[in-house]
Amino acid sequence: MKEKVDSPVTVLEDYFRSSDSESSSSKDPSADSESQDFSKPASRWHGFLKLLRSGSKKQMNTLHPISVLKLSKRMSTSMRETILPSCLLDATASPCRSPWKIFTHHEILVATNSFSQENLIGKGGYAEVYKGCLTNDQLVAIKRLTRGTADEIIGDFLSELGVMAHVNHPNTAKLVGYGVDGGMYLVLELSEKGSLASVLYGSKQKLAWCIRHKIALGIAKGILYLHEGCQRRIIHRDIKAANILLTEDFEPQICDFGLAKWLPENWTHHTVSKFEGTFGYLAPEYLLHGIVDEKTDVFAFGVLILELVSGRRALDYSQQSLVLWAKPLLKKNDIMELIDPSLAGDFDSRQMNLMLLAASLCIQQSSIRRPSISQVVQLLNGNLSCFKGAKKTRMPFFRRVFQEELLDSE
Ligand SMILES: Nc1ncnc2c1ncn2[C@@H]1O[C@H](COP(=O)(O)OP(=O)(O)OP(=O)(O)O)[C@@H](O)[C@H]1O
Repeated sequence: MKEKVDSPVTVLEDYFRSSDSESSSSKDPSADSESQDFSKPASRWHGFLKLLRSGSKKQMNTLHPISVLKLSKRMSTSMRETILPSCLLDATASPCRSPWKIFTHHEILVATNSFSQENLIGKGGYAEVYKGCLTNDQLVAIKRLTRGTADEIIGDFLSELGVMAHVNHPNTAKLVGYGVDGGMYLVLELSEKGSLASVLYGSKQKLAWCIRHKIALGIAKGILYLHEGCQRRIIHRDIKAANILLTEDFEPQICDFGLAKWLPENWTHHTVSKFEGTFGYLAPEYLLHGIVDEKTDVFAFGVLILELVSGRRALDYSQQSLVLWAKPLLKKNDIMELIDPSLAGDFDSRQMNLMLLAASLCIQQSSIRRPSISQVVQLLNGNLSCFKGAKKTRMPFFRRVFQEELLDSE
């Protein structure tokens, strides 16, 4: 077990601890004239912010590879590879432009109409999200980090930026740019439909079954990419309906990487001492012992499937847990009781069986018994070959679906 995680924040902390003396002895007079606490030299992120900000001071549209090179030269190879997104590292090799725009405070204010209340589209525990319109008419979502001291906000910002700049998949949210003046801002492509939570619970128009199935499969593919497909092993740690954005054609995109952790290849898991996440989605081993690994996300994904099937919240207004409500029904094979009545029986029963099978495997108490997300993707696609062992289970629902599926495939 390891206590210290290989994350953008800890890596940067180490880096700036060693370079703090240097930055405070050569005090930048312009830093004090910047807005509020974010630019104070005392901040342990001062050097890094100076570097990020220098791009905008030189009126560059994007983070210039030379700035990245200046930073990366002072890092060890492992630090450099951990903190810097691969595209920036590539940018240091060839002088191409990085794809993110650096926004000035003025540009952020203009885009959001000075953070007007009518542009407020989301509020979480860490941030407020505003709709914005850029000068080229592109619609964006501007996430303004708000929780904690200036130092904590900058740490959270760098951590999320580090992960967002690293991921690139149709089922993950898209970063347009960022701003570090007058606050910490992440600028994302706007999802006009909003989050899955708002569509599932806040809209009168009910989601058709085929869309629910498409959303489940898309989220599973997005998690598969984070766990196995991108350069580093990323555990999202906060998979939930409010953190799934929907594109115009209901393609789901995983967002909010504020709690995401990077796990080195050779670690079985990571242990956290600070409890973060969302009740209703938390795996038992995380809740009890702070253990984080891929199965943390698999459990939360199981809860999401139950939400899509039942139309019920992970934790309802009386704090009743969806998992605790659904488990006995799955055990009794009482499937009709689980299904959202608003579907009025209009669903593909094979897909329904597969979704419920996936949910019941993902929400198992024991993390070892939960499938990997790649197995879940196979299952949702109707391929049960990797689950042969599970047919011996005592759960009648499992047995019935396995028998039906095996007969089908034979
Ligand atoms: N790109 C986007 N397009 C549209 N809406 C968005 C976008 N990004 C975020 N939102 C909305 O803002 C809400 C809050 O965003 P986000 O989850 O990133 O904030 P947070 O403070 O980190 O949340 P949490 O408390 O869950 O950690 C989302 O649930 C969603 O409704």
